[in-house]
Formats: sequence, C-alpha cells, structure tokens
Amino acid sequence: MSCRMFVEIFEVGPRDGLQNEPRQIATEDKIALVDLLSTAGFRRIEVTSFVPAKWVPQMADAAQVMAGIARRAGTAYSVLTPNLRGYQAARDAGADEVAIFASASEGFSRANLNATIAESLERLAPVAQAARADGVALRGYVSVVTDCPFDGAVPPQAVAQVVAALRDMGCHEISLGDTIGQGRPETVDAMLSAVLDELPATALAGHFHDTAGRALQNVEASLARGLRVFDAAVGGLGGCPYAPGAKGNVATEALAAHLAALGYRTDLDMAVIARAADMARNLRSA
Ligand SMILES: CC(=O)SCCNC(=O)CCNC(=O)[C@H](O)C(C)(C)COP(=O)(O)OP(=O)(O)OC[C@H]1O[C@@H](n2cnc3c(N)ncnc32)[C@H](O)[C@@H]1OP(=O)(O)O
Ligand SMILES: CC(=O)CC(=O)O
Repeated sequence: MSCRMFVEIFEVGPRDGLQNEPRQIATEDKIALVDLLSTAGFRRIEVTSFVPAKWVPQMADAAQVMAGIARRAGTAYSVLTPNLRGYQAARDAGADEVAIFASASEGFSRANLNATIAESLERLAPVAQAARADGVALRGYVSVVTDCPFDGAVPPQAVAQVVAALRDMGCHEISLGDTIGQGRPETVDAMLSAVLDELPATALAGHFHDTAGRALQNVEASLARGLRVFDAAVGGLGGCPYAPGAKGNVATEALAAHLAALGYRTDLDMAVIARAADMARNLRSA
C-alpha cells in the first residue's frame, strides 16, 4: 500500500457526461459503460438521473440502466434526484446514494429547476427527509459556484448560503459545481474561503467543467484548500442542457494523471480508464 495521500475521483460520466448528448444512446451501451467503469476501482459512480424525460430526454431510461448494471462490491452507485418523485424511483431502483441539486444563482435555478433558489430548497427538503429515514446516503450539489451563464459572477456568500442549507438537510458531502467551466483559481479560492466557514473540506467535493481549460488548475486550488474528492467524466464527456456553452467535465484520465504527477494516489486502474474513455468517446460520436 502506497503512503501517498488518497484522492477520490467520483465518476460522473454516465450521468453528467451523457445527459447532454443529442443522440439517444442505447440503454445497453450505457450499462456497458457503467459495467466497465465498475472494474476500474471507483468508490462511487453516478449512474443516471431520475428527472422528467421532457427535461432531459437522454436520462429517460434511468430505471432500466439501474436494473441492468452489474454491481461490484466496494462501489456505490449514485443517482441524481430533483424531487420526491425522482427520489422514490431512485430508491426503488436500489440507488446507494442520491444527490439533490440546487443553484447558487437565481438565473440558473430558474433555467435548470424551474424554481427560485428558495422554492428549489423547499422542494428538496422532503427528499432529504425521506433519504435520511430510508438510510440512503445523501449527496448535495451546488451549481454555478463561480460564474452563471445568466447572472454573471456569483458572490461566494451566495454559494455558502446554499451549502449551509444543503448541510442542514443532512447531505454528507456537497459537490461544488463550476457548471460552465469559467472559474479561475482565484475565484475558486474566494468561493472556497466562504464555503469553508460552513463546512469542512472533508465534506466537500470539487466539480469542474473544462470549458476554458482551467479545470486542473481549479482542482489544484481546491487541493490547497484541503478538498480530496473531485468529480470527473471519462473522455471529458459532458455539459448541461440548461447551461448554454457548458462543455465537458474534467476528463477522468487527465485528472488521475495530474493527481499522480502531484503525488496523490487514486487507486484506479488506468488501463481500464483508458478503455472506458474510448468507449465514452465512441458513444458520443457513433
Ligand atoms: C448542472 C446539471 O447538470 S444539473 C442536471 C441537469 N438538469 C436537469 O436534470 C434538470 C433538472 N430539472 C428538473 O428535473 C425539473 O426542472 C424539475 C422536475 C425539478 C421541475 O420541473 P417542472 O416542469 O416544474 O416540474 P413539474 O412538477 O411541473 O413536472 C413536470 C412533468 O414532469 C413529471 N415529473 C416530475 N418529476 C418527475 C421525475 N422525477 N421523474 C419523471 N417525471 C417527473 C410531472 O409528472 C409532469 O408531467 P406532465 O407534464 O406529464 O404533467
Ligand atoms: C449537478 C451538476 O452536474 C453540477 C454542476 O455542473 O453544476
């Protein structure tokens, strides 16, 4: 066992990576991608989302994907849930972890969730309550933590307020999303400075899209603040249907290599990751 410090890469490719693909990807291809990723050694994989098909058509087969995957001991299978109906479907599908998501800006909240921030938090409260009652692990996301495609620069304090609300609902971890990939190490650092007043780094994750090519720099800024969990998507897949211009998540293979160069271990099988990245890219271009 290496004595290098461990950093978890939370694989979001099957959900965040694929959700924006215009061509409907076959359910069996999604299952094959998750099954391959399961052999790479991830502690957690975000498989799909239980959202209305009219909002995100690519995720319409969430229940079938969850039913079809071969679960591996040691990997938890996580899904995104926007409301109680989505949570109930996720629970019925046997999700190990559910993620609720809110926005730090009103403009993105309206576009992505059809609600104000306050309304969206009100809608998420019963989801959190149900997850706690059922003993299902609850993750939180805050989107647009530095820049919003509608409202511009996002004040760090606005992010901290939503983080505090999700913490109070019982999220064991909150992932901070640079949804449109416009964050810079300085803006990420300022945002983290405010957020860390509410939650320790051990309960935070970084979620950086690579639109402007700064995702790895933003990961480094977050490592310096103590974060040790980062979301990534094999092949750099991704984008958000409700964030104009948003590109893919930082690529899992690039992040793992970068972390290794910085002296961290991820315990992932890089040969499998390379195959999964190829598979993901082929799904996109097929
Ligand atoms: C940054 C990111 O990448 S975040 C992930 C990407 N973005 C998303 O997934 C979008 C998430 N947003 C949403 O899911 C939606 O905005 C919601 C559900 C939160 C709110 O949308 P609204 O249209 O206001 O919800 P509303 O409750 O009116 O339901 C709309 C329809 O969806 C159905 N519906 C609601 N929730 C769900 C669900 N979880 N699963 C399936 N269908 C659902 C309703 O029955 C209704 O159906 P109808 O039109 O046939 O009557
Ligand atoms: C929910 C997410 O996918 C996070 C983000 O990019 O805002």
